[in-house]
Amino acid sequence: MNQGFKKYIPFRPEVMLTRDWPSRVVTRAPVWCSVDLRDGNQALVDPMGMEAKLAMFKTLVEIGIKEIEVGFPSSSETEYEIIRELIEGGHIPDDVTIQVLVQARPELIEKTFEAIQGAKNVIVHFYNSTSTLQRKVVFRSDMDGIVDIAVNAARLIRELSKKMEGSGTNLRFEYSPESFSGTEMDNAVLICQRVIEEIGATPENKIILNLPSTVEGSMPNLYADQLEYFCKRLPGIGSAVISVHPHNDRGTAVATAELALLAGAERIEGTLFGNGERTGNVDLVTLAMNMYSQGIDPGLDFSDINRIRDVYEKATGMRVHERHPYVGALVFTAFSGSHQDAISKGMSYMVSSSTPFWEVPYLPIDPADVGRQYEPVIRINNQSGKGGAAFIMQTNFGFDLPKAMHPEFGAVVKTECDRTGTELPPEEIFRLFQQEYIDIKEPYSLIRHKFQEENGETGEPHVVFSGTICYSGKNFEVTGEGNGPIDAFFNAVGGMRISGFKFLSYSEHAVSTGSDSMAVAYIQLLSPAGVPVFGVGISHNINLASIRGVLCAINRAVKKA
Ligand SMILES: CC(=O)SCCNC(=O)CCNC(=O)[C@H](O)C(C)(C)COP(=O)(O)OP(=O)(O)OC[C@H]1O[C@@H](n2cnc3c(N)ncnc32)[C@H](O)[C@@H]1OP(=O)(O)O
Ligand SMILES: CC(C)C(=O)C(=O)O
Ligand SMILES: [Mg+2]
Repeated sequence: MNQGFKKYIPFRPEVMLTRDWPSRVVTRAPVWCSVDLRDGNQALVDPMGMEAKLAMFKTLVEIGIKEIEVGFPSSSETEYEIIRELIEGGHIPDDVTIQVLVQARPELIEKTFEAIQGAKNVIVHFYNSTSTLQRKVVFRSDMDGIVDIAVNAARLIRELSKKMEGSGTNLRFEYSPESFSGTEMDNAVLICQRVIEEIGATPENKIILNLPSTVEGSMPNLYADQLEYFCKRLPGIGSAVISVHPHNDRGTAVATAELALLAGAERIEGTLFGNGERTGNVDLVTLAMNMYSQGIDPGLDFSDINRIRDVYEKATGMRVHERHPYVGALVFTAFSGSHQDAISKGMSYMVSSSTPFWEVPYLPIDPADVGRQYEPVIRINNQSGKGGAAFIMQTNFGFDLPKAMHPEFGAVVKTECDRTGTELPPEEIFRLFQQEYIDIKEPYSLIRHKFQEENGETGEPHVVFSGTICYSGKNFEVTGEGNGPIDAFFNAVGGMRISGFKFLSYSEHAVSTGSDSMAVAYIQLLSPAGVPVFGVGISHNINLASIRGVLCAINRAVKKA
């Protein structure tokens, strides 16, 4: 047995006697901040260049994100130049604030202030790590030393911003005690309190305190406990906006962010589709759409999610997974029979009931809300049921198969799925339908036909059928009369060894084939052996469609006998 787990130190929860967050609910959207161009960018194999960053920035603005961390200007000339282009090139709308990140180091802070000259709205975001582990192995310092790093940076930032007064730049500040979730909460409170004082934050001019789970190291409820503990104990909390910045190391960043909103967070930093260091930052798309699906306006526009995904994939070189919530190629698709059945019934219910709500099983949101209405919701493989094949025939080709026919055609499709072992695309489903019902011309086929309709003495309809039927290569002239075309046809062919069939059901509808419109008839007969069997006939003429349907059913019954 692998004993490797013994080397890991378990997370030590904050001691909480009472907690308020579990009984709260989320009722409104937080302030969203995108860190795609910084945290997302720093995690890429090839960081974004000018073109990619500008394209992503434009898309983030179009989505409606008002605070965008555009980079780490002191990190490289590339980063610096991109930020200058954003400012000088007029790419930043007046209601959007750019955010720039910097370590709590004087030379880097100075360079950062150079980079932001001329911008209208800027958040200068500075950070230093405060965790027990980083104090020990990276900074080799006690807590006082770590507090000094943050306080000195805050002092310099205040001085440099004083010099910018009157320049037209609206400056705000953000401080992150990086690795907050790995820090003793009393130490996190202490350092943030000192930063608030040093930077001179007030309730009118708040500082953003961003509390990252830089490396996600606990269950989301324990992070929520930390946050509530911090908020309840921080003197001067009225001078701060509480922000969170969850990473996804345990795969629970979304839950962490959601519980953080309950515990006091007002702002969330994350990225599109969760790109970012290691397993990524919290995914803003999932968070926003989770709110949307609870009837809360997230204030972000993801109505054209495919376009946003395309911009993202091109800019980052990353791929969005097929199962990614709300976005992945397969998330609005069902292969399995019971899901297809329920979705198809839910779709019908939406039309027949006119409900103002979205009430479709297995689809948490209406795919149309993210611009996904045109893709197939139902796809067919050997996990699919009869309803799925019927749904494809209806939605893709306009054939409304009678319910009693679903098991029969479903079995044809299932056999083919088992044979190929692969998904069957809609064209293949239609080819099977054609092969099974339309192309079957043996042993009986209709060579020539004529109907004469007249009213009988008492006014009831009277139809005479006459025609030529080919049976196994030999032609037979037949005539028959009846009270309708099917009846007359039955009587005409009654002598041709096809007596013994009983008529069970009939339905028909129009189907458009390109610009043309045809009639399609579904005929169900009971064979002499007592087996119900369907036939399908198509023609411009409904009478001809019906008798083609009868012959199809007979031919199929003979073939199966
Ligand atoms: C959790 C996060 O995502 S934080 C953001 C991380 N992002 C990045 O690092 C991307 C951009 N970074 C860079 O380009 C470079 O790291 C630079 C330009 C910022 C700094 O480069 P350099 O000084 O050459 O190297 P490096 O990053 O290794 O610096 C490490 C030094 O900074 C110190 N340091 C690291 N972070 C901080 C901080 N936030 N505040 C103060 N000092 C810090 C380290 O303790 C170390 O000090 P030492 O030299 O005394 O041992
Ligand atoms: C710089 C900070 C906010 C960060 O990215 C993190 O802690 O993950
Ligand atoms: Mg981060």
